[in-house]
Amino acid sequence: MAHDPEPRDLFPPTTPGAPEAPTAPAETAPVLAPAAPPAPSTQGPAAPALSVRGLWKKFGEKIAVAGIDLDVPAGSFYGLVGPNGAGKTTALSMATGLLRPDFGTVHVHGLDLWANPLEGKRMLGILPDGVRLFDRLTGAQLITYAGLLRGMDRQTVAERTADLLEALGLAADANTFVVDYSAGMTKKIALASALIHAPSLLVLDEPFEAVDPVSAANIREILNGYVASGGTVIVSSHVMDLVQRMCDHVAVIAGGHVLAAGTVDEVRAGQSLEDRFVDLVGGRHTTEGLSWLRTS
Ligand SMILES: Nc1ncnc2c1ncn2[C@@H]1O[C@H](COP(=O)(O)OP(=O)(O)OP(=O)(O)O)[C@@H](O)[C@H]1O
Repeated sequence: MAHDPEPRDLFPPTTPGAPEAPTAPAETAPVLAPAAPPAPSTQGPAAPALSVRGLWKKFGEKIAVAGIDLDVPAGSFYGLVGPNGAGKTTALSMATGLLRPDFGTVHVHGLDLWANPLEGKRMLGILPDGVRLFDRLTGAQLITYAGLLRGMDRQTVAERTADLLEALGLAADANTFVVDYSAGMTKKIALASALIHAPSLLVLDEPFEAVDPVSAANIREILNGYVASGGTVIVSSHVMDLVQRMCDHVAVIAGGHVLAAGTVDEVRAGQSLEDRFVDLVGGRHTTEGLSWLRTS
């Protein structure tokens, strides 16, 4: 597939009045600019990109999410952090229409997602955790499939597929079956499939897991450009340093509850986010019980 000699915006805004995407410098990855969200009558100019109230989920006796309230401002880069088993994936799955909550509401740009799942999901790009893909397709076919599934025309899908493969460093493996991709390549092709329709809200569950540092920097640049042009990103991660540098807002979740939420500076309160996280969550253990593991 032919590429433009100069990088260009992956998804230039199509709606009048939508913010202009910044022009990418020559060597940088193309910028992703979201389409403006539709404007349901309930939506105000300041409606959060995502608003959840009283989210609950129980699996048998296990309470995975115990009444989470969260507002993600439109145009923010929002980090979700918490220890293993905190309820992040469960909360994000409910917030994106993948898992029905036992209780609670989810609004995407003012629209009740569970009452209007099709309309709501049009605004969402999702990278789920432990994503299962149609891995007997090639990388290019998988992204194309995601675009066509979203009702996009073939020409646009072809252009964006080429742009995404290039931006994510997968162009050379465009015709390799996804089943033969490494873990990091699989993560990137799943991310490309989440981006193809230029959603207004991106929800990414651990997008940097298994991704090499150069690819991670490229992805961060794409996401920064996307946010700068009006999109909203929610990203879950275990890497506190990354969240502190990359995000402007953060929520700390543990035991199915939100322990702290706000701007990164508010939440970290003068400490590093990592130290604040350990203070909030606790759970540091000594390793005395593992004396048998020591070799000398
Ligand atoms: N389908 C399920 N059936 C039973 N229990 C589940 C299910 N999904 C999640 N859980 C439980 O719910 C709790 C929250 O899990 P969840 O995957 O949401 O945590 P997480 O914060 O994403 O964890 P991690 O950081 O390790 O990915 C855990 O105790 C988990 O065992």
